[in-house]
Amino acid sequence: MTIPVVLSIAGSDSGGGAGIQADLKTCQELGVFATSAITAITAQNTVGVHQVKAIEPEMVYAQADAVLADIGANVIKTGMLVGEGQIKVVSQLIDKYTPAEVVVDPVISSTSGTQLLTNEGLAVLRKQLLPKTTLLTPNLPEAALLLNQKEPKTIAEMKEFAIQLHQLGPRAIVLKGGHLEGDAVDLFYDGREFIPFSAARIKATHTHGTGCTFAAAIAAELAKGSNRVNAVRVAKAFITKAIKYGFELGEGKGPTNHAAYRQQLDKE
Ligand SMILES: Nc1ncnc2c1ncn2[C@@H]1O[C@H](COP(=O)(O)OP(=O)(O)O)[C@@H](O)[C@H]1O
Ligand SMILES: Cc1ncc(COP(=O)(O)O)c(N)n1
Repeated sequence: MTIPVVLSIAGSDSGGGAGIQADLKTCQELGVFATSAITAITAQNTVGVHQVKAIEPEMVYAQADAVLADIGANVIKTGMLVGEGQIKVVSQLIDKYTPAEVVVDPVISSTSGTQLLTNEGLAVLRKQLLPKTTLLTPNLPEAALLLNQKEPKTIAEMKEFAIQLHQLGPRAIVLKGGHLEGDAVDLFYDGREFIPFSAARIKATHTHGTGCTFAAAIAAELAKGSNRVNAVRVAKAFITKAIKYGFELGEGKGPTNHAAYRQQLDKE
């Protein structure tokens, strides 16, 4: 039996809702096999990040090289990358294995406010990784940091941001509007057309890992052969259900429900 494969290069979230843990669950839910290269071990829970231990760039390379040489991957997806060295090895791995799609979720800080990528890392990400990215999935604060500008407040400003992000090299962008007021509108742009993906805003506290889960769902759909627009469409439905049926776990922002989309909970 064959199965599409996503390699996730990301950090471990001991809380189980974001990072590698979110990626593995999301891929499993969507019928895709996921392998992983861990970039950092974080001690975190629903309230915050207690400690971060970065993995040496050589070890990140070794994990990815081992699975890519043997198992291969239809898609490489990156999440938390800690610094320059890690970004450089990811860039080398992309050159060596030339995956069809490279989904980059530029994790710069956690929802709880801890900065997860160094400033030097941000510069190398912009220069080395974005030109090799086929789909970039920043939230509004991340996009603002990448462009060194103030966060957009309207859809018109989001369009302007998407154009500027596209000029940094990625083939396509999904600018996530989860942090705006009103409906949760994400804007897709590939240099040709803007496609908004909108969902009614859910009054939810349990949003830990939404960004990771959304990007992983896009990666999984791309691995199955969907085009970028359809992959984003499915991912939007997946994350909306995951947020709607999020778990009341912990004292802070609980994890989303990765099984809600498959279980079709709305139809009960
Ligand atoms: N309260 C909400 N209701 C519905 N969708 C949401 C909500 N919050 C975030 N989303 C969606 O979840 C996905 C992740 O977005 P966002 O929260 O902006 O990312 P991040 O976790 O990287 O900050 C996007 O599709 C966004 O529109
Ligand atoms: C290891 C790791 N990676 C990424 C995030 C971002 O999570 P979110 O999707 O909530 O912004 C996180 N909190 N921890």
